[in-house]
Amino acid sequence: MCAISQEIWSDVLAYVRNNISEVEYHTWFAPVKTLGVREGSLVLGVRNSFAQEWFRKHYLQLLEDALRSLGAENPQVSFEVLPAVQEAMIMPETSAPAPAPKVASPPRPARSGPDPELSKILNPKYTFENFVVGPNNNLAHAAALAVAESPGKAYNPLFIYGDVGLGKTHLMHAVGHYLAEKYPEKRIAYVSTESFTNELINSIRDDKTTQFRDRYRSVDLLLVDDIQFLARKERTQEEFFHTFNALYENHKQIILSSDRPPKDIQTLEGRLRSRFEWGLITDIQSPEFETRVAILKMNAEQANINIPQDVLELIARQVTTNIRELEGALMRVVAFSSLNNVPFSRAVASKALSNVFAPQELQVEMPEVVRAAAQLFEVTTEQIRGTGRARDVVVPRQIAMYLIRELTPHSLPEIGQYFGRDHSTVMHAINKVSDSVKKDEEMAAQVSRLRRHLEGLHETDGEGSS
Ligand SMILES: Nc1ncnc2c1ncn2[C@@H]1O[C@H](COP(=O)(O)OP(=O)(O)OP(=O)(O)O)[C@@H](O)[C@H]1O
Repeated sequence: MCAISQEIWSDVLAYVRNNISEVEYHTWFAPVKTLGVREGSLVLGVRNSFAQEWFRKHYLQLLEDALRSLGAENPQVSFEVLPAVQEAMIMPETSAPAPAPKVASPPRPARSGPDPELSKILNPKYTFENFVVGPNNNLAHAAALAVAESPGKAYNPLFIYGDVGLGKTHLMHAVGHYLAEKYPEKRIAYVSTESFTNELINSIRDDKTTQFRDRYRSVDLLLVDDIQFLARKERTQEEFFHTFNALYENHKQIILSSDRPPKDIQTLEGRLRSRFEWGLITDIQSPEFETRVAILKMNAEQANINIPQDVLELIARQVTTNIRELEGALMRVVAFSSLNNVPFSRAVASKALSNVFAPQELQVEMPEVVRAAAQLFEVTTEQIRGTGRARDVVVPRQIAMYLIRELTPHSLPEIGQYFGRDHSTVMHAINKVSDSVKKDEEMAAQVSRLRRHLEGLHETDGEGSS
């Protein structure tokens, strides 16, 4: 089963589930298997001809609505009866209670506890190999790696904070996977603060606080997500304080994530706050354009989907601040192209995203970029757009082309036309700058300064949709 069909099917199932009863869902939809998208039609495998008829009569409209919500303009669904053997094989897997995880919103593991099964609750996708390192997250990544290599010794606790959907959970799980692989005997617990609180409440109710304490105080690595939710929960704070101390004193590693630094978590007891500050506090910022493109590229490659670079760039320009949404946008484009049976292109991507994301509001124009580059490099705009080949005008010209490509929707031929050159010259300039910013710090700083300046000019418009 190809990854795209699986993704589409997951989204369709989520839609269906929201629109029918749980009983209906489990009776009819849980055993269905997606057989792929053929010529724009989603093909579903059902158990027998009775089910086939039932689906046609009762659920066709719902399924078409689901596909429409994913961008299909002329949604089509067909049903095929699965061969009996195949059915027997797929039943156990497809009758699982929840639909497959969505890229746009990966599920949190529901439970945790330091038993040998713990490593299984870590999302298998959240590894160091799958984490794209950029200027926005390199410190957090380096710290996580250091902790993974020397748990309990490098930084304890490691406190990672940042806005939603920027990879905090991913990094935590990556440490868990690394450790689980290197030291299979180590005990690892991942828990959200909400689950920790609920488990504590239940343990008090059931008179099982000793077991609760044993569970959390006997692990080698404790990963706690969304620790900001400890605010105003005095009893949980008290319990967590003791858990923390027990682990810390035994040199066990603790990693905490939060949407803000400890000093900004209101009503957090001073003694806990100070403990959170004992180790290393590191943040993750929103990814820059190039990091966003790299993340999209990795996701597309992993799903075995070949998407042109300029389409990835368009998506990266559209979603700027949340990687979960960035991944959701990519899947939307993939679903749209597959369901409408059209190849990937910038136009298709724009269309696929137009219902969900406001059009890119950062309306930088080509002359603005040229003006800004001219000002920074102390040359004239005419020189930048002219034919001179001296280095002091060639570099600003190439940087201007590069930033126009990044910040505006113009195509290579359009940019070429503006500079009186053909698109391959523009492509060469862009590749050159792209290479240079990786090797030459001064160049990287100049490009980044110009970008910030241009984005700043439009800040009141908002920087995109997310
Ligand atoms: N640097 C990265 N490289 C590749 N994928 C990333 C990166 N950062 C985040 N992601 C992906 O983005 C999605 C959201 O990440 P994650 O759930 O870790 O965010 P979070 O910061 O924990 O968000 P929240 O605050 O909502 O819990 C995941 O699918 C994750 O794999």
